[in-house]
Amino acid sequence: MKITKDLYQSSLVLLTDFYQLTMAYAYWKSGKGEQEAVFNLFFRKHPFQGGFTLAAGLDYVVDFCNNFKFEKADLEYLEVMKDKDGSPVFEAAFLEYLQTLQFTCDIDAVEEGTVVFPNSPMVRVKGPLIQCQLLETPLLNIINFQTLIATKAARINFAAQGEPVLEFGLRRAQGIDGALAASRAAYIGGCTSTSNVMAGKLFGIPVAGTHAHSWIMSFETEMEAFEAYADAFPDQCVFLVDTYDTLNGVKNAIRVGEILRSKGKEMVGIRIDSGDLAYYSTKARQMLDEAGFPNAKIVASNDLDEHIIASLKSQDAAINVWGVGTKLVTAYDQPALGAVYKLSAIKNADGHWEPKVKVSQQSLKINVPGFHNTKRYYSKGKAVADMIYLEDQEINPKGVVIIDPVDATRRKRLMPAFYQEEILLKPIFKNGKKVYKLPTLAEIRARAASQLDSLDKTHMRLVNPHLYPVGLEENLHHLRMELVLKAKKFDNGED
Ligand SMILES: Nc1ncnc2c1ncn2[C@@H]1O[C@H](COP(=O)(O)OP(=O)(O)OP(=O)(O)O)[C@@H](O)[C@H]1O
Ligand SMILES: O=P(O)(O)OC[C@H]1O[C@H](OP(=O)(O)OP(=O)(O)O)[C@H](O)[C@@H]1O
Ligand SMILES: O=C(O)c1cccnc1
Repeated sequence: MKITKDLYQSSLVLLTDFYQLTMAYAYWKSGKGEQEAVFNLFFRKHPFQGGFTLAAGLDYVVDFCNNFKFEKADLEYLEVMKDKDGSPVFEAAFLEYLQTLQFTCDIDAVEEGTVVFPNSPMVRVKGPLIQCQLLETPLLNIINFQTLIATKAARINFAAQGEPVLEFGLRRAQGIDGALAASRAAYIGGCTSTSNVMAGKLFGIPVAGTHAHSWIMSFETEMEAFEAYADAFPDQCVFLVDTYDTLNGVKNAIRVGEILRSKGKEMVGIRIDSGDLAYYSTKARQMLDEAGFPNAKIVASNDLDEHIIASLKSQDAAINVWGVGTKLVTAYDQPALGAVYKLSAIKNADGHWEPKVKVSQQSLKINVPGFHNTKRYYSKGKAVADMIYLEDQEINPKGVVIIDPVDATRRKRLMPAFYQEEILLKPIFKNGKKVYKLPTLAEIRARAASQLDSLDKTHMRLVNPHLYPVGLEENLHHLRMELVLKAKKFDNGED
């Protein structure tokens, strides 16, 4: 079995929840399969109790849709599926329908590397009900994970204050695909390199690393190990100094650094992987400086995350490079993003679009109805607010009111004419054909950096971030309220 990104370039239509297929069958049987609908993918709460989320995964979604096809082997598998009574789950005519099924949806999505906020659509799918439904699970699978890891990486990089963060996660990632997708997302979120060589090959991410304790332990002495490493990689020496005694390890690194220098080479630095990283890095810095190695870098690793990095910064730790694995690629403190995919409009038999809401006791869970998009307003390059609006709604440049989707008493008046605006959902597929030029990973990473730069730092702080204003345009707010009240009255039997 192929385990590379190639996997995504063959059909993955069966990578879905069984109920999507049973619904598809029931839609088909009831004659609703081709009825047009609009679905939106969005999340309700930032991960990590943070104030921002960084979108990632669209490239995979495009691959998935480009290859949306039921192959012979897929149909053969579905053909032999039996229900409890031993009869086929799907009738033959449905499987014939699936065989001829062509992807015809329109997809609009926020570009990878875009900063996104709760309730705002990240992906909008318009198309026949069956196709929209079959996209739900794979889209959520892809976007939820990569967005989560890109966000975690952005937080870690924010804490590192621009110093390089090397992603070391492969060995503790959630399986093979979890590792590859995490390396990709971590790079989008600002990491400078990965230790995952296959991610380097597949995505073009710079690959970097040092060496392990086993290297040191395989020699009689630490000195011999450092010298042998220096022989093999005279230009790339980062010595791991904490196998036996960290400060003695720094002394040995300095001795080998001097030998290298006598040969016209320069050691790159040292790595510390245990103990009090503030204490040892400061001591090591002093020793390296006094020995004439002020440019030698100090790499730190050992269960780091954004909070430990921020704490080490506050202790004036003399660390220049951060190696981060487990807590980054597993999103240790929040293992899932929780984005959802909800129907927001359906085309009636008379050709009219009917907006839809799913009513919930929790106002947080009531989706935004209709065919909507988001405008981001910028002032002097800084994002000031996002407005979710109905696409056919005229926006008055002289003034709009945006209303918090969860608490309608929170409102903000905006003068659109004063700002630069960006429409966040961009056309990706029209009628099943790709209309979007996929950016390179380097371009996505650059977009992420500039988007994060456009965000006020108060929204990025790790603890109790300031809430970025996102609101429904007034008319959309009223439509949503109207639909909720109508649905509730009906439920109460008052209608
Ligand atoms: N000065 C510091 N301030 C805050 N956290 C720190 C500091 N120094 C190290 N840490 C973190 O504290 C944790 C210490 O981990 P641990 O208990 O495994 O200690 P250790 O000395 O590294 O032990 P081991 O030798 O088993 O790796 C790690 O997450 C590490 O990143
Ligand atoms: O702590 P993380 O953020 O996950 O970063 C990766 C860790 O993996 C390695 O340790 P491991 O114990 O696997 O091997 P080593 O220490 O022998 O190199 C490395 O030394 C880091 O400590
Ligand atoms: O290259 C390294 O230093 C490295 C790679 C993977 C995990 N820990 C460290």
